[in-house]
Amino acid sequence: MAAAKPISVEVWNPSGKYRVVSTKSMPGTRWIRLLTDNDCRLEICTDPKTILSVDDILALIGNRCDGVIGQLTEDWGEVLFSALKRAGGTAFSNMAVGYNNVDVEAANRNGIAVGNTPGVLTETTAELAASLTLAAARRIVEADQFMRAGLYEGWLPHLFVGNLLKGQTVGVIGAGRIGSAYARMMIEGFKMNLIYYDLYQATRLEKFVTAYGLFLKANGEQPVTWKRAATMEDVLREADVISLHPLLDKTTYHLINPERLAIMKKEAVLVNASRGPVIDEVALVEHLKKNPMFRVGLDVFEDEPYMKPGLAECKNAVVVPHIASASKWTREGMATLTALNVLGKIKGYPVWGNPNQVEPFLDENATPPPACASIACHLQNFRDVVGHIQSEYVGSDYY
Ligand SMILES: NC(=O)C1=CN([C@@H]2O[C@H](COP(=O)(O)OP(=O)(O)OC[C@H]3O[C@@H](n4cnc5c(N)ncnc54)[C@H](O)[C@@H]3O)[C@@H](O)[C@H]2O)C=CC1
Ligand SMILES: O=C(O)C(=O)CO
Repeated sequence: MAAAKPISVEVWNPSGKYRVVSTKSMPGTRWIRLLTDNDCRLEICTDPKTILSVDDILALIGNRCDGVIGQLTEDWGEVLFSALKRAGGTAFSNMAVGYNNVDVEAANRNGIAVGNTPGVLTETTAELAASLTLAAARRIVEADQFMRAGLYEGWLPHLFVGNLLKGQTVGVIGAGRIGSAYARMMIEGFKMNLIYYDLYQATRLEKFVTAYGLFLKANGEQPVTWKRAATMEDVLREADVISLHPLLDKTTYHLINPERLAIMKKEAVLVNASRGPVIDEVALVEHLKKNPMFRVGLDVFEDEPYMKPGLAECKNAVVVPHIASASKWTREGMATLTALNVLGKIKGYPVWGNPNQVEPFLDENATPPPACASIACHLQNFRDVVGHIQSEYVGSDYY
């Protein structure tokens, strides 16, 4: 095999015993300090390419590498995991909670633990989903463009009329950490009723809505209500706003398809801050064109970084470039968790007991616990990755 082309890196602590590679520079400096203070030589790729190819990453892994911090845009499969194994590596961490870009079986075959970053991005991502909901419902982007184009001539009764959220029904598909946080924001913030669909019962979320409903009633206001739907179709039929928060796997690929779009309300708002392929984007573009009152807010796209033809021209779509987890605190925390996942595995630390409670790892003023913060897949502790890794925490009672 031809030697892989060299790729530029920035080196920290050159004499460190363990070689850790990060395929990207990440926000903050704590993650760098945690690695270098623990005898790691850290190499951060400085190649300006946005998405590294498998060959680029092979060059970074080289002949000796203990662990890699990678990105959700990279294709982590047999080629990379076997190369990492040959280089003496045991640890990989995705800088993301979702790891549909990772072939966990290949990682497992090669004895590589796979880490991810749950919890630290829950509220940040839910807040962006809420922002997209408001932007779509109240036509913020269209109105902004109208202003900037100098078209505003004065207040008019029909100008940019949108949807009121109060008293309407919010539908959540995938009521896990982020879905539940989003639901609470919409219920508490806008007094919406909830209908949700998940494989598991979101008991805590249900209790929250019940208690909030009682509070409203006691104060002479209309109480909010909740319903766990038996089918996804029930959510699509009943909800005025629908936000998608499942992981991407075979069961959620093209979960929103032409048949399901057809049963949604003509004036519904659909939000996706999960993964692009959860929606059949070609079908969505058709639906948006035929139904101008139907609006979407999208953070993710089927063929990122591209949009399907026609989407950019749809005025009833608000589109942002996969920024749902992009708050400073969250991105720095994600960097910390990925570094601690890799470091923990290199040091032989046990897996942290609860990947939904990662706060002890994020305290800047304390030494992190001697544990791998969140290991999604591990040879000796292969949790049910396909059927959902955090199966000990089912019931979606994260939030
Ligand atoms: N746009 C962005 O920047 C971000 C996107 N994400 C995406 O959001 C996803 C969810 O993250 P978390 O809430 O932390 O994960 P989570 O694991 O807490 O929640 C996922 C939920 O989806 C449910 N689910 C799985 N299959 C389903 C199905 N077929 N139908 C209905 N529900 C199903 C699960 O039971 C679980 O409750 C991630 O996997 C990731 O892909 C996460 C963070 C940021
Ligand atoms: O964490 C994830 O899954 C993302 O999409 C980026 O935050």
